[in-house]
Amino acid sequence: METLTLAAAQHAHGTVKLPGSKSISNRTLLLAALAQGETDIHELLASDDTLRMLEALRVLGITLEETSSNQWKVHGANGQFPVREADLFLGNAGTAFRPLTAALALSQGHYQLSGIARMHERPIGDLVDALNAAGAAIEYLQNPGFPPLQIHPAQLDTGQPIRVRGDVSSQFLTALLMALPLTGREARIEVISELISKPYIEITLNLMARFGVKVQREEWNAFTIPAHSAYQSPGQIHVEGDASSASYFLAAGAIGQGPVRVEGVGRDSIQGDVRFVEALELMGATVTTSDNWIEVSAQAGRLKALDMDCNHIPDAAMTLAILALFADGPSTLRNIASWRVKETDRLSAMATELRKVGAIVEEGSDYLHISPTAQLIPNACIDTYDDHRMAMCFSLVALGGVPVIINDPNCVAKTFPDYFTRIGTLLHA
Ligand SMILES: O=C(O)C1=C[C@@H](OP(=O)(O)O)[C@@H](O)[C@H](O)C1
Ligand SMILES: C=C(OP(=O)(O)O)C(=O)O
Repeated sequence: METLTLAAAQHAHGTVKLPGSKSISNRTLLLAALAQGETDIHELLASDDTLRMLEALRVLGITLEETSSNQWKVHGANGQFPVREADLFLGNAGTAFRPLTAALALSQGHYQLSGIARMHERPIGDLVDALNAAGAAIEYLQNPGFPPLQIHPAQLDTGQPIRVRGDVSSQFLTALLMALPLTGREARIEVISELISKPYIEITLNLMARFGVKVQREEWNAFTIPAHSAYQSPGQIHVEGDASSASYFLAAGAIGQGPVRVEGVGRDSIQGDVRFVEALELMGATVTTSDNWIEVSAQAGRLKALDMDCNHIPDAAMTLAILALFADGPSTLRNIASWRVKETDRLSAMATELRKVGAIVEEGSDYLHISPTAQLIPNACIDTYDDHRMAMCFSLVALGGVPVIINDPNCVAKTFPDYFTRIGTLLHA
């Protein structure tokens, strides 16, 4: 197995231009493919998750051209995928798998959707139940409730509300929202349990509106797609820098005094993970924002301990678990049960690896309680569980003045292939 050793560091400062947002990139690709007209997408993320979506759309008959670096022209198919029979491999990209399941269930074709072994352990039952109850014909090829899936042609009945659970993943609601305009009829979605990861729904609604579909909503409980809705290309879309990827650099600024600036995302971002900086402020860091950058600095010395409900920032919250190592007392991250069904069981993985660097960790069913150690253990060998965020998070341990070894560092390719080169430019002895 490949490993990467990061040298001990004391300070972090510098500027990083962020890669494009994964959540915005994959939504924009799908909406552009379903729209009428051509869309030029600027600053699309180049990573495994977006490659899976690009390849799937190509197999489905969509014409996509890379017109210059990270800039793509998508020729929209006006609501109908040209190819009616296909076998799609979607890796471990939730933002490809869930929305494509819903869109293809309404596409009158025969489609098989599969992913890597871990994707076949990630739940999709709530989405399939919602679609099949409305008339879709989706079948499980292995275990009920999980990919891989076989989709058959079917007509959806939108005369009744479509009811979906929202307490396992918000991506199921996102998938229904993005797909239902394909019916051309009014459709009402009702969320029948507490919705998690709410800010991701704002990203979905915002991008649908840019493609001409305005959803009426009743808070987080019900969403109505008007009759005759259809996606129209806005011509150009600029993808913001990824706010979850920003969290590692901003955390480095807080641990290693900074200033660290990330460019490509700012105070008007549509991504919920920009609210990660609120946690940094609570921990004592200083945050400055403009419309296109965020900068963090901090005094030397320990950060303040944190006790926070992290449900609104499930991805960036992993970075808070590392910041807890540098706090002046125990920190608690709450309401993060969804971590268990992501790239790995992140609650268990995070607890195990934090203990390797000396922290005392209590792993609850939906929380982590992390007591820092006065001195981090040098040369800890960190397992990354094929989880890009585990690898990126634990690189920050080097700022405790200890070398750290990251196993299988290339797993960052899911969302940030050159992460280690970029973080390397910020870390200083
Ligand atoms: O819709 C999205 O773009 C995402 C939603 C979140 O998932 P959950 O809704 O499953 O928490 C997040 O963790 C994921 O990385 C991206
Ligand atoms: C949970 C994540 O990914 P996915 O989009 O595959 O759900 C993530 O990127 O942290």
